[in-house]
Amino acid sequence: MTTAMTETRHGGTGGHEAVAARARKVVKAYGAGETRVVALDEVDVDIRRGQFTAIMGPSGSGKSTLMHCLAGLDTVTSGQIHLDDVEITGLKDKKLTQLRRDRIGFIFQAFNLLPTLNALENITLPMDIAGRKPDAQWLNRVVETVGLAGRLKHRPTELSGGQQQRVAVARALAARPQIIFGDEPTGNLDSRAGAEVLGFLRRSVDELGQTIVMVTHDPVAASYADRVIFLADGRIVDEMYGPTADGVLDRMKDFDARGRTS
Ligand SMILES: Nc1ncnc2c1ncn2[C@@H]1O[C@H](COP(=O)(O)OP(=O)(O)OP(=O)(O)O)[C@@H](O)[C@H]1O
Repeated sequence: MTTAMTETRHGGTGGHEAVAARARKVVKAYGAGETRVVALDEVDVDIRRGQFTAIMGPSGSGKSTLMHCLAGLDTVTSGQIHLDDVEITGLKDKKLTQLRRDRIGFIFQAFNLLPTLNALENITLPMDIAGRKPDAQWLNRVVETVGLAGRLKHRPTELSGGQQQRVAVARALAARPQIIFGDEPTGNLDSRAGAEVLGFLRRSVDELGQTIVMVTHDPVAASYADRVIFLADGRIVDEMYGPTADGVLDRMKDFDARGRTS
């Protein structure tokens, strides 16, 4: 089966069409006067459709702020953010909420599942709330992709941490969002469960054509991505395609060493 997402992914040859999210000269400052902190300092970035992008950098470098601004969870001080063809900077709250609901999936460190609902009910909850009917064929595919077929009637307490996060991944994928943002999605998992979840995120990019942006501290997690963006002091200072865990670790060590000598 060819999905709309995979068509776009393979059909795009660059330019506007292939970009799922775009930031231009984005500045985010908190506070004022002496206590002003510039969390993002004129950031330009294009997030390619059908790619898995990891955002890395030292603590306080602006990773979460960048993700929150790209996802319309936080406002920018100046600059523009586009999601697909829509400029979200300047959208009113109601429109922004609607756009987030319709176009964006989120996976957080805490799985945020409702304990009284079973796995399937948790997966379809956002669509139920939005009054949208899940596409049964797509839902089956998502459930298969994240390896939850035998667990759909289980409540979260009857699932391991890794399985719970797979439910959260399926919940994000089920509505076929244009882009999924993950903030340390494997931060609460042991390395084996983390590897499983990262493997499913990778598969959802390769097999379902999903676009994913993930903030992480972990070079192993970043190695599942197609591209790693490195932030330092609110600026993008480097990027790496086809990353390996060792390559990412070396790059992080470089930044640490430079940070200490500057
Ligand atoms: N609500 C806020 N009010 C004031 N300053 C903030 C706020 N949120 C973030 N900051 C500051 O902005 C900078 C970037 O923070 P951010 O959380 O984006 O960094 P990060 O790279 O995600 O860090 P970590 O890896 O520790 O989560 C930091 O200096 C932080 O202290």
